Amino acid sequence: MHQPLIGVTACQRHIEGHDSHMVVNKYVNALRQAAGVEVVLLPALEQGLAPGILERLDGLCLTGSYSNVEPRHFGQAPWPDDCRYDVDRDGSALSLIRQARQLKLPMLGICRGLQEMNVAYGGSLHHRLQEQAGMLDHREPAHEWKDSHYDPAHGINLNPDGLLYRLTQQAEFMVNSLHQQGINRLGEGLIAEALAPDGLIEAISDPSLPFALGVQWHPEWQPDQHPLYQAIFTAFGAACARHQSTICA
Ligand SMILES: N[C@@H](CCC(=O)NCCCC(=O)O)C(=O)O
Repeated sequence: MHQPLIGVTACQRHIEGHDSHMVVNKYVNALRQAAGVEVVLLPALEQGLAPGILERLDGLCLTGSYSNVEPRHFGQAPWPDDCRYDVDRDGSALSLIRQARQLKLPMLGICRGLQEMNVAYGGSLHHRLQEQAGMLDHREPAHEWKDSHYDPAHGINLNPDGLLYRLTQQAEFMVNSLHQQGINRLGEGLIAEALAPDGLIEAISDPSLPFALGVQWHPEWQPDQHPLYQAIFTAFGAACARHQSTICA
């Protein structure tokens, strides 16, 4: 049997004078090397992708992105500042999550991907966490050196009844942090898998599905050096392989 084939969400970017669909290499590398799956890019289309695509795949990965989910998707007015949006990414991601739920397709959301999952489940997001009373500054360090942006930034406590604790048998971890939006109202049917020291929900899952996990941090960054990050990709790859075997049975 072939490796499981999973769809990874693209973002819209203007590259070398052309509007482009793109994904950062580290997501593809971690999925292929740490999860053991093959990857196809799912274009970012505001109207969403046609039904029938996810039926041909064994999993869905929703990547991070510097752009932000438009607040209209959770019933709020546009943010007051010149926030960076990606309407095509929003359209694709939210429709893919809804389709994946119906298909019970394994789903892994990373950073923006967690936020999209929460919104697709009817939840809402904080904007500019660093301006919320009592919240940590969850943004990456201001300096330019990219690699250090993914250094461990804060601790998380795992839900002892959650998937991540079952996978790791460890209650606390340090994770990286590169975001300024975060979960406000938790979506219907999701559970909190991990909390930051300020109480922010840092990971979610839908226990009614075979595998539906969202994490606010970036496990695709050097998973071979972080047991928690590796455990996430190992479990996602295994869930995609199980899905593939049920579909091919
Ligand atoms: N824009 C949102 C989500 C942040 C996010 O996904 N960051 C990713 C950084 C680039 C990468 O590593 O892919 C927010 O600010 O909360």
